[in-house]
Amino acid sequence: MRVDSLSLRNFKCYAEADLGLEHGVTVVHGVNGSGKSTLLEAVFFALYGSKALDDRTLDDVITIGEDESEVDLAFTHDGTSYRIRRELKLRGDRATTTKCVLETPDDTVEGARDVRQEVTKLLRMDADAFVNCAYVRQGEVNKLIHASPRERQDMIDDLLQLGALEEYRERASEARLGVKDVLDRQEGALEKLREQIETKEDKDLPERLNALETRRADVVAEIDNFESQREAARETLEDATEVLERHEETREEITALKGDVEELRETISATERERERFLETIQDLESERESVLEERTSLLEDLEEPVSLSAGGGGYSDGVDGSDGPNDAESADENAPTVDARIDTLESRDDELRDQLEEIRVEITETSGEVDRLRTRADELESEADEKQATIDDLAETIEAEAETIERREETLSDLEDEIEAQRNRFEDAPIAFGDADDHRDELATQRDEYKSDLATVTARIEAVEASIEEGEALLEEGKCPECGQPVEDSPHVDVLDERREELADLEAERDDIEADLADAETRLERAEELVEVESEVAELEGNRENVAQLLDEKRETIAERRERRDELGERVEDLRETATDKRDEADDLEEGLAETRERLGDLNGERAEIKAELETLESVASLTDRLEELAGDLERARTERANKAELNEERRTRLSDKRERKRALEDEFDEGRIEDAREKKRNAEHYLEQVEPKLQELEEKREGIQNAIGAVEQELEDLEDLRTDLERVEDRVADLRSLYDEAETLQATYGDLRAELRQRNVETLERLLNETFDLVYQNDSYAAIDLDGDYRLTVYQKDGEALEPEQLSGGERALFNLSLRCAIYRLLAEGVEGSAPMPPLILDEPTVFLDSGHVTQLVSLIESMRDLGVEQIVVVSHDEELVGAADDLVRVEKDATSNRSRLERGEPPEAALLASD
Ligand SMILES: Nc1ncnc2c1ncn2[C@@H]1O[C@H](COP(=O)(O)OP(=O)(O)OP(=O)(O)O)[C@@H](O)[C@H]1O
Ligand SMILES: [Zn+2]
Repeated sequence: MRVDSLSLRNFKCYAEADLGLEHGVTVVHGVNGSGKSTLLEAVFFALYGSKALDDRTLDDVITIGEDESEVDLAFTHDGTSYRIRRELKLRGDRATTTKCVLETPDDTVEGARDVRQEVTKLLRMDADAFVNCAYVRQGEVNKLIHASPRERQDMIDDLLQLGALEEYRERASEARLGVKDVLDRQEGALEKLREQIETKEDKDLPERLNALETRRADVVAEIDNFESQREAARETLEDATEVLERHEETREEITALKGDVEELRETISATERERERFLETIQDLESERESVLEERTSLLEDLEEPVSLSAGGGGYSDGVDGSDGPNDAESADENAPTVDARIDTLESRDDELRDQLEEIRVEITETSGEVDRLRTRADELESEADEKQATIDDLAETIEAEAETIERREETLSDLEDEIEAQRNRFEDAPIAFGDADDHRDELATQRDEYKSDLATVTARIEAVEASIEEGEALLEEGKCPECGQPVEDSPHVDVLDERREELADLEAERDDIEADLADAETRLERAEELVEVESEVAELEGNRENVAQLLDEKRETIAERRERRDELGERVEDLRETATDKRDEADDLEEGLAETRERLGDLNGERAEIKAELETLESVASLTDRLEELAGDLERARTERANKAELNEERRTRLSDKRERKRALEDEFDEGRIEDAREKKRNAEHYLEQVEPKLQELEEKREGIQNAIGAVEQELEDLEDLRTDLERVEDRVADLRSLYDEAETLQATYGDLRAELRQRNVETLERLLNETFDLVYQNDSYAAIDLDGDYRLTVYQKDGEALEPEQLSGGERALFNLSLRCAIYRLLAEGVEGSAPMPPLILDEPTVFLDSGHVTQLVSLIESMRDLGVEQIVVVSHDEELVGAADDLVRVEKDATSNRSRLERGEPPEAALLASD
């Protein structure tokens, strides 16, 4: 097998790296800490996953600060290409494998476990075997030698596939011991069973059973005997008891008969006494009937109307002793009504009278109610008439007062007419007619205003002309023209002053005229104002007159209405008084009728009182008649009762004589001798029964004891049988177990022998190969040979025959020795234990640490010889120049100081270049 390429991403110090590997020897070199070992570890990890990490964990693999990592390894094995890819992811602070795939030309294996199993199968090595054989890790160069013989045995056995045999041998041994354990226990059980059987056989069980059965038969016979005797005693007892009981019964009956006789005699005499009392009662009842009859006869005599005692009354006419004959005196009138019929007649008459009385009473109540109503109505009518009369009187007063008011108003009206006339007369000498005063006054006022304005105009003109005259005069005095102010000489304007004086005089005249007209207009205006006032006064007066006239009309109307109303009320008063009188008359008439009605009421009450008295008498008669009937019944009953009692006594007397006879017969039959004999027999039987009972119980217990003993012996016999069956079973089992034990022992021995044999064969080859290899790498005269015994104990022999433990070799020697051993194993594997084994690349991490330069040379030759032996690929991490020089291929590892990430470089190392130039 060889690695073709390795790709890393975020694997420890590698951010990204791709490494292709060739056949032959590849040396990886670089300074400390640059990431060389990490490359080898990555190959190991790619193959075996977490098993390659020893006690580190997956998260150690992921580059610090990253959260996922990837390894991709391609390799060729037996001419076939394989590829393993693993991806890790950090989740929280734990990393897990998220992808693990092994691709083979015709299959894809997935999952860390399955991939590892597949790799182990392909390489025929698990992770442990890989580091023991193919991968010499840094510092583990002496691993095989430093291991204890036992560990070494295991390691090498595993490598040579002998481990499984040892495992099988151990399993066989375990099985053998397990079987032995069970066998021991079963043999113990067997021993115990034999002892138990022997103990039981010593007891003579069947003989004991026979003796017990004989004893049981004896006891049972005895019990039967006693039981039949007990039965006989019981019968005797029963017979005697019966005789005695019978005797007792006869005596009791005689006693009972005595009692009965006594009782009957007493009953008979008591009944005779009762009959005596009945006779007395009968006599009392007859005397009462006598007196009741007498009383009824006297009542019937008091009645005015005669009555007959009905047929039912005949009840009292019979008599047992014939002393009472029928009494016809009371029922002489055959046609008279019976008492009950008479009572009915009287009662129905009384009902009639009561109804009539009720009617009369209602009539009286109604009539006196009507009288009261009529009188009340008359009172009401009269008081209404009085009220109306008072209203009439009030109205008369009001009418009088209103008539006076009307008179006063009429006077006022004529005064107003006079005044209006006087005012209108003032227009007689006026320039205008009544009604035009307002217009006239307005006209005059306008005229006056015109005069006033004319006057103002003229006055203004006068003032202007006067001023110009004054100015002109002043100019003239200075000698200037009064008109234009030029010098006066020859001025055409000198005359103008005079013209102006003339004009002033005209204006003044005109003003005087206007002033006269204005004065006249003022006078006329004053008069016109007066007339306007008169007109308005007349209007006011006429208004007053109208109001008064209207009021007057209203008053007159009102007074007429009142008078009408007064007259109406007068008539109404008269009507009311008349009606009241009528009502009172009617009431008086009704009252007269009432007196008569009351008289009739008295008559009817009288008649009812008579009826009541007669009814009372008749009812007494009836109740006496009833009493007579009752008495007759009582008499009948008492007589019957007395007769019955006589009959009863007759019967009792018969019974009495019967009982006396029976008693005598029983007394005759009494026999004392027989009784005494029975008593004797009874005592004897009782005595026997008393004694036989405990005896029987004792025998019963004895029989039970024997029975139990028989049961126990039988049980023991059964147990013995069971034990014998058990013994047979256990004996069979022990025999089986013994043969099983022998088989396991044989198997164990076989595996041990097989392993020893195989190991011996391997050891011989291994010893030869080791000697060859060691000779090759360590041609030293002082060592003659290496001895490897069956337990892989190594002994080195010096030329002088002295034996050395490998630990006693020098450090470098030990390293070479160890590498030789590994190479020897490698060759053994290559040559094949069971056919050709795969040859993984030999991977060495810093193998030269303990070696001096001479020995490095030997290592180089060892490596070369391995290559010659057919190891396809050797990868060595080293900074040893000699090794570098021996490399077919160089990989340089460098670490970037700033990013702290490793980088790979191929080609000649500077050192090699330097060496070359040397
Ligand atoms: N998970 C990780 N992430 C980043 N860097 C890591 C991680 N694990 C280890 N390293 C670093 O990787 C570097 C390389 O270590 P490695 O053992 O491969 O060096 P080396 O070249 O073999 O050195 P030496 O010559 O001393 O044996 C170390 O400096 C280490 O700190
Ligand atoms: Zn002039």
